[in-house]
Amino acid sequence: MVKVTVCGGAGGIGQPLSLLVKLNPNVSELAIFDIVNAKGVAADLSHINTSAVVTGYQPKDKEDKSAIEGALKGTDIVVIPAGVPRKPGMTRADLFNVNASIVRDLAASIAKVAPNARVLIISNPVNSTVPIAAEVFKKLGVFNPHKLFGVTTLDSVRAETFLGDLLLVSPGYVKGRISVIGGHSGDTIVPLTNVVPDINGSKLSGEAYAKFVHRVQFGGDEVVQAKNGAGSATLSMAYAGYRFTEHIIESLVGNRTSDSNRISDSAYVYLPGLEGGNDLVKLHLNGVEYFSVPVELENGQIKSFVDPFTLLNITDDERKLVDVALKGLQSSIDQGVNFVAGSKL
Ligand SMILES: NC(=O)C1=CN([C@@H]2O[C@H](COP(=O)(O)OP(=O)(O)OC[C@H]3O[C@@H](n4cnc5c(N)ncnc54)[C@H](O)[C@@H]3O)[C@@H](O)[C@H]2O)C=CC1
Ligand SMILES: O=C([O-])CC(=O)C(=O)O
Repeated sequence: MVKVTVCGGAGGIGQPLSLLVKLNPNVSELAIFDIVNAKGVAADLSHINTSAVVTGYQPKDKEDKSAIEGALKGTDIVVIPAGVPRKPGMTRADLFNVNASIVRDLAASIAKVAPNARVLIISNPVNSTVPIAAEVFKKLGVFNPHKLFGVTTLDSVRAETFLGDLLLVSPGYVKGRISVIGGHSGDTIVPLTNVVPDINGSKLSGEAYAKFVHRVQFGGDEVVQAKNGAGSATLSMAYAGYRFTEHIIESLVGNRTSDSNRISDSAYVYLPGLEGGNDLVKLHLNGVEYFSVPVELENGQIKSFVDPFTLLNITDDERKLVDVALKGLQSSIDQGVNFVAGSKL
């Protein structure tokens, strides 16, 4: 049985994500941490007749660390959808000013109270917030790259849905048969469509392929525009965030139910800390150290990753997309690293 803590658990993503976690029979405690309404959301969820005990933690003021420390105490998994979402006209990078310090401070508390927890970061810009958490953990001497994940599952979920639409097959059939690699913003997102021969991207015409790639890369904008100022994807993100959290829980408790023929979901990770990661960085990623790749899990941590360049039949078109992605990623990573270097922890 595991304890899961959701930081930002009263938000647009946090609430439905926490609902899904509450339904998981392997969860013994679900801790909701938020700066608003944490106790209300916890009380509400606690009436659901599943075994997870739900607790709510809300700080009295900015200085009060007892709430976050209570929420993190003894936790196995921390999921972080805390921070502000986009409005129309903004990029994810525009969220850096607010969300960077939120993720930094949460990471510092995790380092102190739950240094062995698996940490799943949803807060944007993911391309920078994951390096921020990693740098905090490094500075505080607790960094384990096998346990830090930028959640990019929504890109896979979108790719499955949109490719299913185009190929006239159910999205369930596409699930786990394509991969999305790279980062989590616009042209840093790289869908790979040719992983299995029976759903070959080359079946799409050039124009259909270009539209598919664009839709996966900019799917987040569709939702931001449709919500028209009321935020970004929350429900599809809660589903995607839970899908990844569930994999972690399954691998922790040792009853993986997922189809082993499927390619694992990707996560945005620090490659030099993983076996074979340095080679990937040098040979294929022009020195970029954070990249989303499919990850194999064991005991809630990364056992290995799937090298897309040798195992996933990358086409020339996809290689070009990777080159574009790498340019955008490096500056976002640098921004995160420099932010922590200039921060007092
Ligand atoms: N990784 C991904 O694929 C996706 C990431 N996101 C990102 O997730 C984040 C959250 O989005 P929403 O839930 O829609 O926003 P929201 O505004 O509805 O919820 C955010 C919650 O975080 C809380 N919060 C703010 N500061 C906090 C702190 N210091 N500690 C704990 N909680 C804090 C707020 O009180 C609020 O309840 C945004 O940054 C958004 O861009 C959104 C969709 C997809
Ligand atoms: O677009 C946004 O700002 C939220 C997000 O990351 C997504 O929906 O993929």
